[in-house]
Order: sequence, then structure tokens, then C-alpha cells
Amino acid sequence: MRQPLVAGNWKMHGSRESVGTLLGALLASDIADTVEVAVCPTYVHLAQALELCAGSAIGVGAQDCSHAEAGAYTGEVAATMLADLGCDWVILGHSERRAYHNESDSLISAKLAAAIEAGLKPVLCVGETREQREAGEAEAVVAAQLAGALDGHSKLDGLVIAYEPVWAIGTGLTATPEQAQDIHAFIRAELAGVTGVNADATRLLYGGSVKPGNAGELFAQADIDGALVGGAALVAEDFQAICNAAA
Ligand SMILES: O=C[C@H](O)COP(=O)(O)O
Repeated sequence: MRQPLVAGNWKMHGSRESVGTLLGALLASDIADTVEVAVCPTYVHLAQALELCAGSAIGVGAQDCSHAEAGAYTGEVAATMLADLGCDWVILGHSERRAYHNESDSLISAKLAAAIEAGLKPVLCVGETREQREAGEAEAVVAAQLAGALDGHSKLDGLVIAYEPVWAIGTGLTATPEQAQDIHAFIRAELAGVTGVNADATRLLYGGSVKPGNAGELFAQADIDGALVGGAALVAEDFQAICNAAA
């Protein structure tokens, strides 16, 4: 039995005031305890989020981490620093990192190793572009991203995979429940062949324009165990509704 997980990726949004307001509303809201919930603010808002969420059921994560442990890496933040701060989670390989920061699968693999070594729970993002889907390459792209990030690791306990079709991110276009389920089932089958992964126990999240109105039908699919939510995670009542749809 996989516990549902809903994580909010706040991307590059927020101020001290809005983080306080959003988390205040979420902490006061009624979210079922059968769903695991996490929020991922910017680096600069992590300490505030951790302080506000301390003692609550809401976990806190970062949106990225460095592949390196320490040293002359200007602008980078090490996984060990995030763990030391108290973070639970880290998102890795988000398509925006792949597209705007040229992150390769091998770099993401190194970040994954650093995150696991630091004791963080990684949410590894995979997903195809619209052109790749239209060319019938969605499964091949996802398989290559999984292999590129996961091959060679021996400790992958607790790994979470987020399937985020790039064409559905922030566009209002959501994969149909059937499209999402097909790829999620494919990912689970691929994971069965990866050393160190218990495919049946691995939580697979869907991401891409998840809203209160479509969350229920997505979560009803056999291999969709929750969501990585962008825009709707910035609206407390929408995020609460999505969490409760997963419960
Ligand atoms: O990490 C989250 C995804 O990029 C989804 O973003 P979105 O819900 O705004 O489409």
C-alpha cells in the first residue's frame, strides 16, 4: 500500500509575507492525515517554512541541490546543507532545470547520489516535450531519463518519481488520466528493472496543471500515487483540495 503524497513546488514565487500567509492557511486547514504533504519553497524561504511547519504534518523540501558536497561552487547549495537545515525532501531534474540550466541526466544522477547520501528524500522528475510526444517518443524519453539518473546507484530507498509532461506544465493542458496512467504504468515497469528500487513500493506522482477539478480523476488511476503541484500549490484552498482528493 503506497501512501499518497502531494508536494507543492512553489518555483520562484513568494516573499516572507506570502510564505507566512500561505503556510498559515495550510496549517490551519483540514487536510486528511492519510496523505503525506510537502511544500518546496525557494532556498531563501526554507528556514521560514521549516520554522512554521515544525511539529506539523507538512514536510519541507528544496527545489534542487548541488552535486557537490562543498567547495568553490558559487551559488550552489549542498544536499548536506539542506539536511542540516531540517529539510526532508529535494526535487531533482525538474524540466525547468533541464531546459534553463542545461541539466544533464549525468548531473542529475550526481545530485541524486548527493541527496541520498545526505538523507534527503528525492523527487526525481521526468517527462517528455510536446514534440517528443507527437513523435511517439514519450516512453523512450522517459526511459532514457530514468536510466540516466538511476543507473549505478545502489541505495534508492524512498525514491519518488514525478512524471511531468513538459507540455502540461503551467499551460492548463493536463494529460488525460489515461495518458498519465499509461506512462505511470510504464515507469513502474521500468523501475522493476532498476537495481535498488522496489518498483511496487515506489510512489509515482503526476505533475502538470493539476487542479482541484482534475485531481480526483488522476488520483483514481492505479499507478498515480499523488501529485507534484506548481501553480495550484500557491493557493491554499486549491492545494488543500488537491491533498484531500489524494486522501
Ligand atoms: O513541479 C510542478 C510542475 O512543474 C507543475 O506545474 P503546474 O502545476 O503549474 O503545471
